[in-house]
Amino acid sequence: MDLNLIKCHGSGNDFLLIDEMTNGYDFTEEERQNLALALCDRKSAFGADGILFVLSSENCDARMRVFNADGSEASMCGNGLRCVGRYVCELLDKETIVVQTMKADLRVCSQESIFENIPTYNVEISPVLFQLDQLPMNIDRTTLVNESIPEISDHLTFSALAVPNPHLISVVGTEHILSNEQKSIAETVNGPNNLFPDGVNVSFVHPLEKGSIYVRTYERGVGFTNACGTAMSASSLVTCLLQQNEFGQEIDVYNNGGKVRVVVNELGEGRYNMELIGNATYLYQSQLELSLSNPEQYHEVSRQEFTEEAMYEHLQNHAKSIVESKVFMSA
Ligand SMILES: N[C@@H](CCC[C@H](N)C(=O)O)C(=O)O
Repeated sequence: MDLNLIKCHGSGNDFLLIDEMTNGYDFTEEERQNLALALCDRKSAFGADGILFVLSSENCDARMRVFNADGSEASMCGNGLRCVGRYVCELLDKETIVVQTMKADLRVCSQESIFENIPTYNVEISPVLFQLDQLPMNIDRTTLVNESIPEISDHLTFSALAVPNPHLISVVGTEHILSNEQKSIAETVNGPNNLFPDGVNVSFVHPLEKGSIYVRTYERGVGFTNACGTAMSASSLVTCLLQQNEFGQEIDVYNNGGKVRVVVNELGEGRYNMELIGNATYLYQSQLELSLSNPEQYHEVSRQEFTEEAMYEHLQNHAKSIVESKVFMSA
């Protein structure tokens, strides 16, 4: 078959976007999983953190399904939703759309550029669930906010929440960002273990100043990525709960691929949602020939590069200088 895809990224969290809706594809679950394993492999000509499948939806403008590089399916992807949001907004010639995801229908709207002419989208991150059985996390309590977990660290504290994909977050000093601790904790809770039977995304967060944080995430099903949108949203919420940032105010979230903004909204009665605002950048579009029974043997027929990455590099350089001076050099 012929397969069309777009390589895109949100904060350097990179994806292959495959539109099943317009191209008339109708993959089986196994085919989606095998496409993720074959095409996300960094040793292949593509390589990505995941595949974003765009499907039609009965009640929304489109439906997004997200497959991690290891072939597992995730319930949500914040950076990916900005890319899918841009794709569907441009396809339907709309400024605001609603995208069906595994557990919620989420609003996406085009927004004023975050930095010098960069296509920018604001996506809703919701629902936010603190009940540990929603991650799931097996521990003898119902919620966990800034508490220790002696099984994985004798000195760090953690918060656990689902947005609705699962996140384990620790607010740390710069010395922890550069140590091997995050990798070792993330590998423990993403290997065979009793605490997180389905694995969990693990983020270390370092507050820079009021209204500004740095987040590094080891993603379930992928490993360290440049950025994780749901993790940056969940981390922003945790810093508001810890009174390091303010609800309702924009928080600059720096990451290894650039920067986004997050607004954490208090909805009352302990309920929250977040607005994740950042780039949706296209790198190239490609056409391949492959057999779905053997997708790793693909042949790339054509590739057209977009030119917008050059503009994104300005934001990336700005973010890099902040991260290097405030995180890496002060460690
Ligand atoms: N990169 C994503 C999250 C992708 C899914 C995650 N690895 C999971 O398994 O939950 C984001 O931007 O949110």
